[in-house]
Amino acid sequence: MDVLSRPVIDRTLPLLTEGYAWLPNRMRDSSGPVVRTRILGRPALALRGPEAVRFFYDERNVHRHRAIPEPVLGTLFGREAVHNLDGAAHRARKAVFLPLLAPERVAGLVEEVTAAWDEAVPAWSRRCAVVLFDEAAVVLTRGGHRWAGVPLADGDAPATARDMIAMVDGFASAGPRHLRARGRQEDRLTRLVREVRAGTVTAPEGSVLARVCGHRDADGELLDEKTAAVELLNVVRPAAAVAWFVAFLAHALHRHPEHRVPLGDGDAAFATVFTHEVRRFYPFVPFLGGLAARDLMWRGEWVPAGGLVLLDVYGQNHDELLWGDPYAFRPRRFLGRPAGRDELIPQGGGDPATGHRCPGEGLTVGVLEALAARLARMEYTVPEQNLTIPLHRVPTRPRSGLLMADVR
Ligand code: HEM
Repeated sequence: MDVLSRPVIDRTLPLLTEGYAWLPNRMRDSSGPVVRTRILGRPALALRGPEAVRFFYDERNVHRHRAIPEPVLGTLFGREAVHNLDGAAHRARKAVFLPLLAPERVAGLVEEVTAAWDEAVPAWSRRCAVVLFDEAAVVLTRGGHRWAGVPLADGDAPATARDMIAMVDGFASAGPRHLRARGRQEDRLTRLVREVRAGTVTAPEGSVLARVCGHRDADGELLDEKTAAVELLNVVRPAAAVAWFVAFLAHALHRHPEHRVPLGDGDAAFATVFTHEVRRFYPFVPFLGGLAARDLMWRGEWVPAGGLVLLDVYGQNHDELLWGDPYAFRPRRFLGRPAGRDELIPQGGGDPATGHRCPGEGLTVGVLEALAARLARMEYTVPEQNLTIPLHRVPTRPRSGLLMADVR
């Protein structure tokens, strides 16, 4: 019998109904931090823990090409995206991003996003109430575009933000709304790439736009217009997606108001650990997937070449062995005990320079630190609303989107 059709029961349905809890539930029933299962018609091996991270990010073990299911590739990343490449092709494409998203670029994005935030707040205070998630998406879309050098008329920011959010929101359940959003944004950015190359639009020197338009891939050729547009989108879309964490910041401040004081006082070390705890505690990426490059054995469990290998991101960020009392929100757990590279993995593990780990992690942390301080200083009330965060929905967020009233 073909190994890919061995009779292990397919678990795609429980995955869809249990969401973030699916792998942690299976891990609880297993003897070690490893589970053999079957999803999407393939055998799968799910792992977690720092050693598992190193195993997962070793290209001799796990490949990405053709690993991401079509609905996710089609709506979230784009078929031509860096996420879907391996080996030399991946390293050449990743070279576009690394200098653009490096530590010295963080301040520039923080400046643009906080400026967009400060411009937006007076309008929030003129309304009875605002949904923070929606407003943060507009702020991050404006700030992200300005920083990347991608033109965006002020009046177009709300509709563009809705498209950015729809692409991320549809990653597990792509439908026409999500596909139309991607189509619109890819068309807009494809036209922009054409205009920059034709010299009718000027890309600011050193900007993300200039670099992506001028980048040559492993074959020495310029990226075709569509691929360049997809990679531009792979910067401005995740910048908008930081809105999920902004809603979680406000949720954490509402549940634990004692953290307002150090944040509002500008305690930089506390802002960093608060941000880490928000990214650890709240659910965003459930797991990451790749394909076994050869027959693989991990902790006594086996998966054949071509089977799925899943890294249990949410489970690892809530692993009792790593964090102790993992379901308690305690930012100070990171004070004096910085998180190891392969321990805290809300944006992937390993080395972003050589593997697929998110190259935007430093930017995300920088923006969240700055916005956490602004939220802590802002005056607002949190009216009666549904603040539950359903774990079966991927990606999830507080049901109300975090309604804030009387903003000052
Ligand atoms: C909400 C905040 C963010 C989250 C949760 C997030 C999460 C992730 C994850 C899980 C990956 C894949 C890791 C892997 O496959 O091993 C990734 C990759 C990536 N992220 Fe982020 N990210 C965020 C923000 C950003 C930002 C702000 C940028 C850029 C401005 C960015 C750019 C990228 C790129 C280009 C990749 C592809 C890397 C590759 O395949 O080599 N991300 N991100």
